[in-house]
Amino acid sequence: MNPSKLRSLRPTIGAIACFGGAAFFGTWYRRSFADRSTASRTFDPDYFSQFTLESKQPVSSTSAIFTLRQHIPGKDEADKLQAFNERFWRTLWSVQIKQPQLQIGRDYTPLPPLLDDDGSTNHSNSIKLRLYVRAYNPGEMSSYIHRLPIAGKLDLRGPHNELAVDGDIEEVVFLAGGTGIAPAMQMAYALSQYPNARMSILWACRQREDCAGGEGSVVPPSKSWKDRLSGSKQIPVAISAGPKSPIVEELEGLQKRWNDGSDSAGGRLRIQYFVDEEGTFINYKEVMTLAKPSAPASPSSRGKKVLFVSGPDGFINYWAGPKVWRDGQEQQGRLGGVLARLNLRDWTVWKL
Ligand SMILES: Cc1cc2nc3c(=O)[nH]c(=O)nc-3n(C[C@H](O)[C@H](O)[C@H](O)COP(=O)(O)OP(=O)(O)OC[C@H]3O[C@@H](n4cnc5c(N)ncnc54)[C@H](O)[C@@H]3O)c2cc1C
Repeated sequence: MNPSKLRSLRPTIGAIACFGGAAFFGTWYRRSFADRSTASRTFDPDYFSQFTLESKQPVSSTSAIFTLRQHIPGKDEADKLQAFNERFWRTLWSVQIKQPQLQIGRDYTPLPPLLDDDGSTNHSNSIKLRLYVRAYNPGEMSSYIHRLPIAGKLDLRGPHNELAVDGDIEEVVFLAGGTGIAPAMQMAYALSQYPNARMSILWACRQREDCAGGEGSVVPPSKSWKDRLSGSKQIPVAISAGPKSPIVEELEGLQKRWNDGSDSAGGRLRIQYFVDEEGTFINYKEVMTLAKPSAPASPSSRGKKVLFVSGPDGFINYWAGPKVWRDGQEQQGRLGGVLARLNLRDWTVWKL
């Protein structure tokens, strides 16, 4: 199939309009990697190249981390690709996977390298990618990926949707629903290199199994919807021992990465977990507390403050209103949902 035909199935982030009055991110640089001087089609946004499924690590009954690898013949070429790949981790990015029988494409967000990993590859002649994928039933692509045997092949292309993460970002609040945690992890990884940055992740899971062992959750003593939404009677608790979700372990690894580089690191990366089946939900008061408007002209508040919303459509719609399709491309649309009713002032909202 013509690659451009498949491309139309995904939004082109380069054309997304910034809203809320502030074009705060200097650059979308979809083409910033164009200086790559390799003939290889690995990491070419326009062409698919083949990766092999190396391992599948279950996270919950419906989700798993898939490790993909592509061997690169020739050390020089592999080194070039590796350097190229390292630049991605200063951005938010995704790849598109093709389902060969149905000729459909879907986007997935690579997880950042693990703390003890040596970047995104641990062989000098290969590139490694890890994806956190939930299987939907019916779900054409996600069930195809989950059915793939070890050593099976996947065609993917990218990077897509790059968003530069630079030192101008002072504070991030990230509302993540389900697998929407993957871009939050990319952001945490990229932002950790800036000593003045702070980030709070609020991760909403449908079931505890996805975020088993995650501390800093809340339990509601009251079953009333009013209390749940206002959060007025929720009490922070530490979730007791038991096997930890691999994603929780990776989030804790990211916290360590932040802590290593800074004196005051204790609270620079905060993570809270919310679980539908336990009746705990992210509430607007929590968000307002984290996304406090700063005093006007305060010298300490010159950096960008960004509130990201990432997850299934329903989650994004509830918090920030729907993204819109215009001229064949997905765009941010106006700010709606709960966040439109809060006085966020100098915060910019970004839907992923
Ligand atoms: C930029 C970007 C990055 C993404 N990154 C990831 C990622 O890292 N991991 C990941 O698992 N997914 C990710 N997604 C979602 C992914 O692209 C697919 O949409 C998802 O895997 C479902 O595709 P499918 O073909 O299996 O389902 P489809 O065949 O398209 O849909 C089947 C059914 O599942 C429902 N469904 C589809 N997606 C969802 C959802 N998210 N929540 C609830 N119901 C749903 C549909 O409404 C439909 O009823 C990302 C999407 C985008 C746009």
